[in-house]
Amino acid sequence: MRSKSLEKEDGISEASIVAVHGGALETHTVTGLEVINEASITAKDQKLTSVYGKNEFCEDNNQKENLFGPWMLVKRPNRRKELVRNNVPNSYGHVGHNGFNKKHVIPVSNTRFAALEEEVEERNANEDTNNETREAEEENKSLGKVGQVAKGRNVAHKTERVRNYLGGRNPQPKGGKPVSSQPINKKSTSQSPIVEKKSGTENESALMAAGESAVASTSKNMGILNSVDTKSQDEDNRRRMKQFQQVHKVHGDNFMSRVAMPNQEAVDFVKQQAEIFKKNFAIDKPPDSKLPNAMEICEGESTTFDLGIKADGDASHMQVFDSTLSTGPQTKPSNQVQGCLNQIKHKVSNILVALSSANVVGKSSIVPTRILIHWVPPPPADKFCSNSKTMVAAASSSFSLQLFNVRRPFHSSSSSSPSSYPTTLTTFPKSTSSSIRCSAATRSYTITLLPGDGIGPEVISVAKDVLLLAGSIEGIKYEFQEKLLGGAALDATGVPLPDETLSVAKQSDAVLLGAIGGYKWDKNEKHLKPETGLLQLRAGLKVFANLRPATVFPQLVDASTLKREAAEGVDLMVVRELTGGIYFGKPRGFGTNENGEETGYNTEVYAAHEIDRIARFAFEVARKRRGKLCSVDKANVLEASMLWRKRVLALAQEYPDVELSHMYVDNAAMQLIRNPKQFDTIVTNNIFGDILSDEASMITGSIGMLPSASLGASGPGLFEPIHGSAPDIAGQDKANPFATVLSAAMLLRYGLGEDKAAERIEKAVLDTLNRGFRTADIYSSGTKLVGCKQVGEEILKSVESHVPAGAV
Ligand SMILES: NC(=O)c1ccc[n+]([C@@H]2O[C@H](COP(=O)([O-])OP(=O)(O)OC[C@H]3O[C@@H](n4cnc5c(N)ncnc54)[C@H](O)[C@@H]3O)[C@@H](O)[C@H]2O)c1
Ligand SMILES: CC(C)[C@H](C(=O)O)[C@@H](O)C(=O)O
Repeated sequence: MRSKSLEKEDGISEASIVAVHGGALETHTVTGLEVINEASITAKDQKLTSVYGKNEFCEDNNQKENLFGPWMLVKRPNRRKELVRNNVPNSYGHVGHNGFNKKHVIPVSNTRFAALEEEVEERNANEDTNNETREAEEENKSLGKVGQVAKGRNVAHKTERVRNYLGGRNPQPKGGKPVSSQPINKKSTSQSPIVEKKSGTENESALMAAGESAVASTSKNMGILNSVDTKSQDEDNRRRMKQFQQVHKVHGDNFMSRVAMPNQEAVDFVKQQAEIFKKNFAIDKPPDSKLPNAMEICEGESTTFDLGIKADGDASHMQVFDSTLSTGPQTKPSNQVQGCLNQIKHKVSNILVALSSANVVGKSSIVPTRILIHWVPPPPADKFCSNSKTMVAAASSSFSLQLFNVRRPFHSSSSSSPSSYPTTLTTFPKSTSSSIRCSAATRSYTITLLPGDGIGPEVISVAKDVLLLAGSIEGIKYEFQEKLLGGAALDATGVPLPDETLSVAKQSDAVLLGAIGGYKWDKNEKHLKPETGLLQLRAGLKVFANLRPATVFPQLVDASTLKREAAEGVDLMVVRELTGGIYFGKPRGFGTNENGEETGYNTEVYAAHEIDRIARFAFEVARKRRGKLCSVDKANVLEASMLWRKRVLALAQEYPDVELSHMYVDNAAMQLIRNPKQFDTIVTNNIFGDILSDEASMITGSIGMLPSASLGASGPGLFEPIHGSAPDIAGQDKANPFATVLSAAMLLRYGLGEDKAAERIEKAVLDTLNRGFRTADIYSSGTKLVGCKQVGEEILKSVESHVPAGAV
């Protein structure tokens, strides 16, 4: 619960701060750890021992202030002993504010439990002693004998041990300020030697003292992890403290004094964000349709976003405008951070939809909302436990999120300037606050993103968000590298495939491409066409096998141009040869014939090994599908096709379990429309595959539904929708992003072997379709017509909502 004093502290006097805990947001746990709720933890039969001292656990939830420290040992009958992590620190850097609402549970062995219990006992004893020391100090002070220990114990020694235990920080008595680690006979004006050394002004000193307090608090929270190697932990804490103070000093924001320990990743991220913000947004810029919001970035490990929320009085038209979360050219938060931000964004959307349906948001209003994100650094995993599950848990970090309703941008140059936002919302009906946890990624991949031209960037933006979210849930970390290809590259560099793009793509784990091409470059010479860049990329990556699945989703049967009975149940795979044939054959070019007439010519040529490798690939694919392979050629006319058929036939000996058939391409084109269900796997050359897959796409409802994966013998795969840059609809938010999102799923499945994340995305696509969301190309009556962005939003919601298996 936030109080008025916070309003003052935040310097946002006009804000009505309404964040409390509970409410519409829920803790989102992506660590895969069990989250237990309050009811289960407060059951009478439990024995709970606070790590941080006696009497700090309280079964009565109303006495939350008695709770302290995020880690507790929990012993319950018939269950493994557990180490329970309480929720993240609140915005004051304190812990336990959330009570026992949300916890993460780490099972611990009996031995570990016993060891921890011992540590707890020791800590309690130390804390007792420490309290006694303070009492003695107080007593002595009042007697005018500062520094003398009244009770004659080896207090200094014990205090030092506790101090070490808390990672070099001073023990912090519950609800009080940290006790100085200075010799108690030395008079001090400050609680912290570091503050004393660094502080310049009184104000700064106060800020740093507060910072010290926050850090001490955080150290204490992590104290259980610090006991193993106090020396290195001390150093680590000194480094962090210094970092904290630097950030703190630079910005002098007392807001910062209340946040937890900074983390380099978070610091870098917010600094980057601040730069982008400064560059792209005038702080006082009045809201307009494109940039309705201002945002504030606190440089440090706490980040604040001001979102402009435009509501049309109808939940379905609610939009969250957030410049922060969009992917500007320089916006490169770490992928983990980005993944969390995406989650936050969607949580926020949910709240707003809830508010809207509660009729709180008036018609056509823009409600600026402040989002405060605390990034809580992970505890040092190596100090913790060695089994991998626990490591993941220990390495998990947290975001806490709080929503504030504000009346004006936070950093307007004049704090007394009138609000530039029309605000219809003064109080939220329900409190809204939450924390979002993201697991520290366990697997990390480098992905080259090539948005390209036309609708390419629109669909890639959606797919990237989906990848991030599914990845963050499944413990996958990405490093995205966005590069130029096609027309965009031509404009910027004069070539359609810059060397840098190819070299970065080659070095990455997978490449995700939007689309290239457009009217602007149509008349360019061959080597300066966007399409040439794409072909060079495919050749450069040696991705000879192009998988193009055409599946009619039950939800889209009515969007198919074929009759229901023809379209329903179609599920075929085109395996297209991608780096040979007429696309690359030589000779090629323009010339003049014997009559002096202009000619253009190409060569359809395949070497035996090129046919063999794609045929093998296709046999393997067919084997994993329904065991039927149809080889499509033009062997009645073309020599290249004659060789094709011969080689495929020869290879069939190796695959007796696969039923092989051959079909001329003209017939295949017709059969695809007549009875597509006869096909399981089709293997064909480059040009026939291009044409047939476009044709097959219409059976599924739209070319906007077909993904593809291009794979080579080694190296990264290339994943792209089969559609082009659709210049006719580019920039209008009309593009269907499903094909690209499904390409991202193929990237995970075939490129990275991340089946779980892939499945999550595939199910999310189906779920989104089930919920009726359609772009114009697949719209049919009774469904909801939305744009590219909203489809993306809906897919994200589905990704997040853990669509259960078999639900779609
Ligand atoms: N892989 C690629 O990058 C690729 C593939 C095909 C075409 N192209 C290039 O794209 C440009 C346009 O080619 P085109 O018009 O022949 O083919 P196209 O696939 O771009 O468009 C064909 C039609 O389908 C629609 N369409 C395509 N994708 C859509 C989507 N995701 N959502 C909704 N509708 C969609 C378009 O609006 C258009 O009406 C050309 O320069 C071409 O060379 C690139
Ligand atoms: C744009 C063009 C080079 C490309 C192709 O012909 O392969 C496209 O049609 C595709 O299917 O990806």
